[in-house]
Amino acid sequence: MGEEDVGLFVTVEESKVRRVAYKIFAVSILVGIGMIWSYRVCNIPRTGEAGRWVWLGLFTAELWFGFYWIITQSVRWNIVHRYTTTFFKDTPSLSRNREKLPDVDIFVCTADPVMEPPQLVINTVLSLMAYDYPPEKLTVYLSDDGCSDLTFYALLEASHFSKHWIPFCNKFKVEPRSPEAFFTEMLKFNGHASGEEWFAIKRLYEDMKKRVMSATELGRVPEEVREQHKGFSEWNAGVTKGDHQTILQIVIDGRDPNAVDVEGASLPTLVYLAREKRPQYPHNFKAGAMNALIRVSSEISKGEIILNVDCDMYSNNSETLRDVLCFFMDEVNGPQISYVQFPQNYYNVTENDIYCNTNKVVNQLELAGVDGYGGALYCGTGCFHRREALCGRKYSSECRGQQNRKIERKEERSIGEVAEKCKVLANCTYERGTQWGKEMGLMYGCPVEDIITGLAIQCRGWKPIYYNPERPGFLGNAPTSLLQHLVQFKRWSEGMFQIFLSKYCPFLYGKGRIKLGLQMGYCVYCLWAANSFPTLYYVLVPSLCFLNGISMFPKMSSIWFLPFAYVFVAKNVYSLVEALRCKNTLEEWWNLQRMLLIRRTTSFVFGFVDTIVRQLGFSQTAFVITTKVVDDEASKRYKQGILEFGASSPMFTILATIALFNLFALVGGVIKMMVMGMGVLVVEQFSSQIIIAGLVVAINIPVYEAMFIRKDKGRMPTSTTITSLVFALLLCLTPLY
Ligand SMILES: O=c1ccn([C@@H]2O[C@H](COP(=O)(O)OP(=O)(O)O[C@H]3O[C@H](CO)[C@@H](O)[C@H](O)[C@H]3O)[C@@H](O)[C@H]2O)c(=O)[nH]1
Ligand SMILES: [Mn+2]
Repeated sequence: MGEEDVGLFVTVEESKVRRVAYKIFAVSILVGIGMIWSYRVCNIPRTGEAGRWVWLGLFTAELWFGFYWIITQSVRWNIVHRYTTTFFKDTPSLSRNREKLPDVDIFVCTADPVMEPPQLVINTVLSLMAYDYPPEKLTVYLSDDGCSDLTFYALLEASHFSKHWIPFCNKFKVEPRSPEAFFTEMLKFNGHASGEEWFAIKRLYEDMKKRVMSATELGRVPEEVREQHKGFSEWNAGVTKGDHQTILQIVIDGRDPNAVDVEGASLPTLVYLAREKRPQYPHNFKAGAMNALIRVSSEISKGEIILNVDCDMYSNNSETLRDVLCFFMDEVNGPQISYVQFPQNYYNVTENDIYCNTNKVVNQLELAGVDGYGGALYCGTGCFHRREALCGRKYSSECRGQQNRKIERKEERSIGEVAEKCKVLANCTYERGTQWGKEMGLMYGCPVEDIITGLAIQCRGWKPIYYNPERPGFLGNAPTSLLQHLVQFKRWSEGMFQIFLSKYCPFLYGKGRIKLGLQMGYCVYCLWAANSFPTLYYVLVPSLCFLNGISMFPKMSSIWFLPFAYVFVAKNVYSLVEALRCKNTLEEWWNLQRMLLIRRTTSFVFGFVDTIVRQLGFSQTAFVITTKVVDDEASKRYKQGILEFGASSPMFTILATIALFNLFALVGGVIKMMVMGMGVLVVEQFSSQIIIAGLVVAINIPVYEAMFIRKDKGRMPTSTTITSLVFALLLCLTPLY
């Protein structure tokens, strides 16, 4: 148990025995790494000897891996778990403290009606509107960077449907409160009594869905609908995604006595915002959208707590909001908490999670390990913020007294009037000459605006919390094709590496501001991209050497073989045990090893190179949105756990080349040995290289299938296969020095 934890939440550390055992184990690996390094130093081939440069390269890679391994230790030494009390859930204490409950603003971001279908967006919105929380204290904002009347239309539909949906949820204690998710789960389990009311609400939902979907398919809002709501007049000719005025519409004004649900209870306020965009002004992607929302909401509702979710992340637990208040309202530790981050979980992961979208070890252990050093990574979605921390305020003990104090609203004006006035806050000129994007709000110029903002907040003295409750608070949509997945990881690795190279490098910026363990914890992710080239080297060069008959590792009978074997086996066995402990299956672990290799040799390579290019000033930051739609066949393959290639991409060429080359090297090397009549002695000499090539081949079996066996649309494009074959053959001919 933690020391000073009396209050609304508790912090539980891992057992002492486990921690000590882990430290001993870690030290043993460190010794192994040290021995590997000394072997490399002591046995460098002399000038002129074959493989001297190759050897030095391998040594560099091993130096890097050793160093990176040390960095990753930080997230394993100090794992803590957080648990809340039921304070705000118990009905009596809740009703006693209702007055104290803060106003909460919820920000949902969407950016493209095609990649992020309005139907998906409104399900998220509905799940959030239906939080079990006093509606007069809740405001939901939808930021639409796509500036689409289709999304606006869908939101209007959702606002009508919410009048039925929210009372239904409250009456039957529905979970989850995204209607789509709820009805799908109901079908799966078929447990719920399907009463009359159930059918009625389902019919209403299906009708709405049909209308929204058909408008989306049509690509425009039906004329008769347009006439019914004056809001559509904003979308006159000339309005395009990248060039339009601010559109701000109060879809539901919670303070309006007429805005009630079918039972007569009041509704949460619902706001649509498409901030102004002009081609000559950079819009700063999601960070820009969030900052516009922060300003606009500060006029309209000024919630003290801000929840931020992506449009595909619905609330999976209606109690989450009251639950996290235990952190913010805790008398002792609460005032210093800037944000509470939930892990990213997904509703569409399949049985063996072929792309390893949910990394259970990261969610359950690593991020909890970061939390052990008094920090949490802000991941851009599923995160509750304290408004003032997000707005750039430094934490100081004086803050304490001023928090949790009701902010008076100017009640005499209606929200509609306020909204009209505050449109300027979302204009593109508003931020000129201000601290927005620097000291205030989310930071600009980084593809992982979330991580860098979180780091900056922490460096201002706040102590965020990582919270991973039993029932996931949010569920999102994970990429379902390999390319999407790799593009996403490219953006992340690039963004984080960029942080590392900037003045916000955790080791520099964090020095004296956050603990060393936390600086290292950030760097585990910031240095993802830096793993790319060492990994590429390791999966290519030893195999190439094998093909050329150059030995790069100690003989099996040599004493120096031991540290290599120990580090390799111990590290992998440990990661397997860890995965199993986090309820992964063996197959999931194997899939993860494949994805780690693929990410490192594709996404991270491009992330690395692009960061360097950007650093030299040749390019600008971009944000490639992950699409949330799949066609039926691809979705079937995804469900069957088949890797989806289909398109051609340089990433696939690299991946296929590595797979083919190792196969050639393995087969070629073995044949060469047989032809030359070399026996066991030589095998012993090359055992490590054979193992490396063999493992790369084994892990790439699905890639060979995609190239040579599969016939479906998701197979490797023939052109990619041919290019990769050529590259792999060329690699076989590469001379070594
Ligand atoms: O110009 C933009 C681009 C994106 N978005 C929104 O940003 C969110 C995340 O985009 P997505 O394409 O789903 O990217 P992911 O890789 O899934 O996003 C993860 O990584 C991002 C940082 O790279 C974070 O911002 C996200 O919160 C986090 O979920 C979505 O809701 C988008 O609508 C905008 O609002 N405006
Ligand atoms: Mn996403």
